[in-house]
Amino acid sequence: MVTPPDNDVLWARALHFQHNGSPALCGVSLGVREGEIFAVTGPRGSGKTTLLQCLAGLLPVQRGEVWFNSTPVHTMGPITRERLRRDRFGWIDPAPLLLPELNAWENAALPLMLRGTGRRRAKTSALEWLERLDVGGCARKRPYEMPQADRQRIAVARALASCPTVLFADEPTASLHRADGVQVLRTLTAAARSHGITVVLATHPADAVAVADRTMSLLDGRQVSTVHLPPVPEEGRAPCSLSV
Ligand SMILES: Nc1ncnc2c1ncn2[C@@H]1O[C@H](COP(=O)(O)OP(=O)(O)OP(=O)(O)O)[C@@H](O)[C@H]1O
Repeated sequence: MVTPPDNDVLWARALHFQHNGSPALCGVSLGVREGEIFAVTGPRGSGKTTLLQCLAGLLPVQRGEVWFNSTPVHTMGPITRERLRRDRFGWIDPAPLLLPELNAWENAALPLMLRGTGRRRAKTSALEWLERLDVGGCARKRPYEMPQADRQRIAVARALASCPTVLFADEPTASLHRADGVQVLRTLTAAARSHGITVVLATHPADAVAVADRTMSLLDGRQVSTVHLPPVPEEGRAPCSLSV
């Protein structure tokens, strides 16, 4: 077995995945470096979600390898993968999946509490992240009382509050209007950069150009090219009015 390079926080080799016999990934390989924002683009059905789910341990790898920090994920059982996801990974869905029984800060604090952080500390951290994402005023509101854009900001705060090593964001702006989407994406990536969080982001090519360090494109489950973007000057990257 070949071991991954030391500076790759995530590394996958020859990944194959089929949903009920229909191929979704056909031999995808990649390496994501620590602190990098790595974008995966491709048309609908190209395999972006399946790739992120395999990398995050949500789907068991059927063929190929996934390594996280030199630890093989592809050989882990479901309980070990679940622990890895809880302790080291964050996840953002295309639409905000919040627990309707909990208010905004409780939703944002949940991953921290699942990791064993005390309620008071988890609440403080959650409230800080809600402020950074401009939804501090919604802290005591239930999801149904908030517009979609604010709910998605809560979901982003929830993913960032536990400072994951890797944040997987699956088309996090898909359910938002363009202006809201741009703001949420910029805030997310600026916060990840300032906290050294590695991001694997499924998104549109235009957003990838705006925020990512590298982009990989998929078509019908196959890697079609890897685009190395030129360095973006600091003042040109992800302008963000928030103190993230
Ligand atoms: N649960 C499932 N059962 C059966 N087929 C699935 C399932 N999930 C995905 N697929 C199929 O696998 C392929 C890859 O889907 P995937 O959702 O990974 O692509 P995607 O690029 O994320 O698409 P989208 O942008 O629409 O979310 C598609 O052909 C899709 O129809």
